[in-house]
Amino acid sequence: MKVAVIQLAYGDDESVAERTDRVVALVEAQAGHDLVVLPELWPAGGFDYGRWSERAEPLDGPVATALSAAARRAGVTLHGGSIVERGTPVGDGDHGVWNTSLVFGPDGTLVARYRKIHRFGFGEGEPMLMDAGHELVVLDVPTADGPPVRVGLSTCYDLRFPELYRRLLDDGARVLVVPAAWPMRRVAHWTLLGQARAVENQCVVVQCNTAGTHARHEMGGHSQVVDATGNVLAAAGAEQEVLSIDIDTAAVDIWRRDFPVLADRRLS
Ligand SMILES: O=C(O)CCC(=O)C(=O)O
Repeated sequence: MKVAVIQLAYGDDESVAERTDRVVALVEAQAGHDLVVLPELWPAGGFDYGRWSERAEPLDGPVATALSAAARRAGVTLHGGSIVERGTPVGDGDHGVWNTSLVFGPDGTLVARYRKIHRFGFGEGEPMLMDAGHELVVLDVPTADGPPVRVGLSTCYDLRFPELYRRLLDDGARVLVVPAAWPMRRVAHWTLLGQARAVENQCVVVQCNTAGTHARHEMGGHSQVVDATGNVLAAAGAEQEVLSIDIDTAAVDIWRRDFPVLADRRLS
């Protein structure tokens, strides 16, 4: 499965429309890949809490529409990172706002939507302004030269909660995708936890972080693709960069057969 990881850099002086045009051009340049991944909350700004409300949009809003068209023109499955989604509140006191990942198929159809389950901010930011998602999402991503690959979704802070990934594993995931706006000051946790999730679940982990500095937060970059044995197959630096890698998904099954640690699980 050919994967492109777009580690996008942005600051504060760019409109959402300008950033969307830039992202669309980057996505379209990845034609020939099976899966293209963008970072968390790139349209609204990962830490730009004060602008989230004005930048929130529904699932058929301008950013989603542009991403759908970009996926279709590039002929790729596009994991669009995430948007601040505005929808209908589910319960009393809910905001009707989520940190939502959208995945578009090569024909531009929305094939998956994942609302971030673990909200980051310790009482500020996400827990104050957004609702938590509740649904696990695993989908089959088509590939040009093999069978579809089962991919589990998660977002940024979710990476700290291993029980989520066990559930994705039990739903058949062989590849785990993690878009993020993870700060530089804790970037060592980002790379370490990505490798840990790969090793403990015997899955490939695809991590797409943000670069640049916005809302006074320096983003950590260091996106990476980790194989099911924990080896880092591709790693970005701190600046904007696109990783392109051909992942051998058959190697996941070979590793699980040769080192069948998952068969020894006793608690579930
Ligand atoms: O867990 C962390 O250190 C960062 C998480 C984060 O920035 C996020 O989920 O947006």
